This record gives sequence, structure tokens and C-alpha cells, in this order.
Amino acid sequence: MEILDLPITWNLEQILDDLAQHGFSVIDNAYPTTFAHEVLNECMDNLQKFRNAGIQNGVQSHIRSDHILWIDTQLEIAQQHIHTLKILSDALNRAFFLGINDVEAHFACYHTGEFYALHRDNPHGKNGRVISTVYYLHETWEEDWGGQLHFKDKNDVWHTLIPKPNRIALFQSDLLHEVQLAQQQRLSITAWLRNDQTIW
Ligand SMILES: O=C(O)CCC(=O)C(=O)O
Ligand SMILES: [Fe+2]
Repeated sequence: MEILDLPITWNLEQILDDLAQHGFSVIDNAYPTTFAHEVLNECMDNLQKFRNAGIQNGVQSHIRSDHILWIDTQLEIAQQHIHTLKILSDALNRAFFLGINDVEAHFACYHTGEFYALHRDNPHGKNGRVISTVYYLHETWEEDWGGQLHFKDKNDVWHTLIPKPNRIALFQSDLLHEVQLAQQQRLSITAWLRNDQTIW
């Protein structure tokens, strides 16, 4: 069955307002617990396929040490999250004329000691990423386990967000942010809402 609506815990008006005012928004208790468990299981079942995200074209970068798996159509539970993000994209397009026409996503696993240093997902508009989203999958997270998402909002105010289970962080892809060193296994789906131009 095709799902046409956002989950009831997603307060669209609040999300739109937060994004307009601050350039980010946070959704807690994003999905029913049963779904949260299913997607966590799908992530765990595929952990052996994750690749070192810092290696590109055989070269190791030192900016990040996490491990990722790009989400394709075979990852059916994660696809449902992507579907929800597409519904959200339609609402964002209606509100802000962002022209979002694609969602790309990967699972991410930060083992103990792993991090992602300060960066922007879309520096100087060099790619089609408009909004970055991170959905946290691990079952528990304690305040002193590190792994915070530390970022500067559109008004240059810094925030530190704990990667609480079943939380989604949404932020403009041009904002500066980092993942502080994790002290436990930290699991998530990072997804980008994109507005790539079609070349005819
Ligand atoms: O996991 C997070 O909190 C942010 C991840 C991130 O910045 C990225 O994958 O680009
Ligand atoms: Fe990022």
C-alpha cells in the first residue's frame, strides 16, 4: 500500500517554521517503534557490506572514519523512510519552491572512536543537495557517549544535538557541521533531498 501522508508525529508546520527561522529542525519519536526496530534490524543485517566512507578512489581522507552502505531498492525497509522523505520534499517544495526532485541515502555506522570532522554537505552550491537529514537507529544513546551532531545554524548559532534513537535531524546542506567522536556504535541513515537539474 502506498503511504501518502507523513507520520502523525511529524508536525509539518513546525518543521517548515524551524527551517525558515533557523535552517534546521528536529523530529523526535519519528516512527512507530515497530518500524524503528525493523529498520535497525535491516541495518544490522547488512553491516558486513558497509565500506570505509573516507576512502575515495583508493585514497583515504582523514576528515571522516565512519562506514557506509548506499541504500538501493533491495533495502526495502529503509526505502520506506526514503518514501516518507519524498512526501516531505513535496511539502518543502510547495512552501519554499526548492525544486527537490530526488533523495539519496546511505546507512552510516560509526564504531567507537569514529567521527566526521567539520564540513558542509553542499559547499558553495557545488552539488544538488538542498536539505540533509539524519535518522538515528541505535536502540539507546547516553549523553556521555559522544557522537553529537554539532552544527552552526543559519543565524550562526552553534547547537549540539544528541543522536537520540528514533530522532531525525533536518538541516540546510550548506550549514557547517560535524559528528563528534562516538564512544559506542552509532547507527543512522543519512539522506539528502536534492534538486539536480535535468539535462535534456
Ligand atoms: O550523522 C550525523 O549526525 C551527520 C552525518 C553527516 O554529517 C554526513 O553524513 O554528512
Ligand atoms: Fe554532513
